[in-house]
Amino acid sequence: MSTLKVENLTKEYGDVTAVEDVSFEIEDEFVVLLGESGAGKSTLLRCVNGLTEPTSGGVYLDNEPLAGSQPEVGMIFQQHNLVDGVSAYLNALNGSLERTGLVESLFQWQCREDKKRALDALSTVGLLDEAHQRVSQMSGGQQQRVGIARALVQDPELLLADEPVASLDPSSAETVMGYLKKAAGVHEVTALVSLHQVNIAAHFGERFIGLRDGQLLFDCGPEDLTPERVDNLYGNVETVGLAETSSTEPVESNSDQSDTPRVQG
Ligand SMILES: Nc1ncnc2c1ncn2[C@@H]1O[C@H](COP(=O)(O)OP(=O)(O)OP(=O)(O)O)[C@@H](O)[C@H]1O
Repeated sequence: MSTLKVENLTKEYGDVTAVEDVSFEIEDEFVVLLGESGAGKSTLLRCVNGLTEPTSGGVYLDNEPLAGSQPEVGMIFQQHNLVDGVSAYLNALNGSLERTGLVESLFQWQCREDKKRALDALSTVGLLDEAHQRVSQMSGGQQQRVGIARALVQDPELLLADEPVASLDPSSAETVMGYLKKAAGVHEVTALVSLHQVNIAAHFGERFIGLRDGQLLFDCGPEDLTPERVDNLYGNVETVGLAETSSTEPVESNSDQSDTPRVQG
């Protein structure tokens, strides 16, 4: 597994300071980035994956500076950014584009290893039987699982996800988060996932980084994600049940797919 180090990261857009002097280091963990809309979560993730250049500070993967888009960093978006008209398999295989190049990908010249990786990744997210189904015929949750598979095919060392379940109903969101956590574990990648649903975050996160107005408000483990802390982050949101959902009981969900993984929260 790899170590992500964010050091004194600041990003300004004109007069707006979206991220202000944020530092943390994560390794071998499934970390959830929490914060209300506008707190700076997307900007932070975009600075880590090279889509946005920081105003100051740095981002390092295993002590090497991360600048620009890097194949070592896989990204999962809220909108899955899939190619609708083709199969789940071909969408997953497209993840190898970062490493093999556009021409090879367009003509499906990827090597056997990539093709096996695509099938393995679809298996990890429980979609092997649907490999040849067009993504346009899949549910939103299944499409997001294809997005996870595509990120895995890139063979990243670090997995980033920006609100990956924001557009899903609560049950599908839990299912997709289960597969995302399983994928990070099976592929042994460090993961940084932004979420706004506190209860889902509490169930799946191993560590929590709270951002408010671009500043790091807390960086804590599950035992310290108290309702007070969350209220401080969001301002008296409904946190009833927070303690219960951060238990080690697995989530069961039937709405998205029958082969939901049993994930330890
Ligand atoms: N390209 C940009 N140009 C100018 N301001 C921006 C830009 N991107 C983000 N901002 C501002 O930076 C701040 C942080 O935005 P950001 O999108 O990172 O927050 P967020 O926590 O991800 O919120 P959301 O979940 O609503 O996307 C906001 O005030 C936003 O308006």
